[in-house]
Amino acid sequence: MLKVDVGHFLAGAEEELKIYQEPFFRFQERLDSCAYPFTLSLEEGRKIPAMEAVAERLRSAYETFLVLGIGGSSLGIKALVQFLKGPYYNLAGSPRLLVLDNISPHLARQLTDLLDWRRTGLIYISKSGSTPETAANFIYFYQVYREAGGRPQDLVFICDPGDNGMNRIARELGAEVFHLPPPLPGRYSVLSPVGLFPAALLGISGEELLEGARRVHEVLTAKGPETNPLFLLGGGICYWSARGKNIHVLFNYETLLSEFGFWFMQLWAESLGKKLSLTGAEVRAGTTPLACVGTTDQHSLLQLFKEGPDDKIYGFVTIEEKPEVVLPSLFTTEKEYAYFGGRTLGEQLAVEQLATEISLVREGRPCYHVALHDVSPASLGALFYFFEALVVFVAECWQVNPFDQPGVEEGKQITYALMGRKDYEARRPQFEALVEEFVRRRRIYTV
Ligand SMILES: O=P(O)(O)OC[C@H]1O[C@](O)(CO)[C@@H](O)[C@@H]1O
Repeated sequence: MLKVDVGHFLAGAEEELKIYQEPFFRFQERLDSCAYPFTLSLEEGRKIPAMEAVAERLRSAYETFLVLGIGGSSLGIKALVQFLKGPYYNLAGSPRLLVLDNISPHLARQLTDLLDWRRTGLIYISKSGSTPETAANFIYFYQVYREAGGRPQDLVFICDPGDNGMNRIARELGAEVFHLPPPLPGRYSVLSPVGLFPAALLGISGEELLEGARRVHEVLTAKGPETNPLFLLGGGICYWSARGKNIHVLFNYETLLSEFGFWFMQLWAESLGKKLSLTGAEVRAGTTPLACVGTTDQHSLLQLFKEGPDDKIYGFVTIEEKPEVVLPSLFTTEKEYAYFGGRTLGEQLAVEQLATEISLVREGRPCYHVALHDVSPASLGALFYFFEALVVFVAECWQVNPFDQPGVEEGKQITYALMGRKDYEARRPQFEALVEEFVRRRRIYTV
């Protein structure tokens, strides 16, 4: 399903990985007993028939669906749709699926004007049910939807089953609701209704997505460290991070994977970037993820990768099976064009990826390579699950909690207070003073 090459990543460091065996055995035991929350995804298949029934009903009523979510409630969906349907799907695909994952007055206005709201459905996704960006987008677009005659019972809400405003509103409106398992953190939720419902809308098999994940799960729990790709890659990542490689570049060699790169960045950053260890010691753990796309970013970032600071590791993600797109023999008297005749775009992509990897390896840069077999739900499910497991194993090695995100809380609280949320009223003066002080210390020069 996935082939993981670590030959040029470990480059003789295998012996040094022994110190990661103990966390690996701990990880494997927990994985095997499904003690980690991300393994809950493997059970989400039982919700698929209900999701498919709702998807079928809504498909006949709406030509476009607007998904509102952010972070873990949008990135996986974008990765999934782009990988399996392509970035141009909405030009001719039916139904169309749009994702709005930011506060943007410009886009809100444009979408209001552009879409035929009598034929646009709304999908509201938020694990916590309280994220302010998505809540604001929902109330704005709900009003637009309602004014165009949209039926409340056609709205789809996807959230935690707990006691939150989203569930209460869903009940009040009679909307369709799908729940995530409570312990499943948002950034690990793509293989739950968060990703599986939009997949169902587009006719993508949720079962196949999960099948890919299950196969990876089986291999990761069965293989010993000497041949386990997760141990070798995760251990290698820890080895290099201890030697100052603080940036984790993921070079996806296919535009179909560019959104996957953004999904990976959130997963890596929020899960591993931690001030405190599990015992409360200050560790400032983490490496900075940077997703890029080959060949595009060979013409943007590669210069830095090859000749700039030696502070990075490089992961290449490729797809083995490609459609055969043969280049015709044209302009054969021109040397810059003649050599293309009869070659394929797939060949060129593979050669350029190889050339880039070799050139980095020759510079002494640690490179690993993950090859997917094909563009299929099973391959994508495998890829999602493999990277989720990788992050959790690295967290075991670093002894940090990969399932929380305390660092984003302060900004949220300031936002709630300044936007006038009732239960933050008491803290408002404190935050207003903070803002005042911040503004006072600004030094602005006009050009
Ligand atoms: O799905 P929710 O609860 O709206 O959260 C969106 C995102 O906000 C965060 O909680 C903080 O950035 C992420 O972990 C999460 O994916």
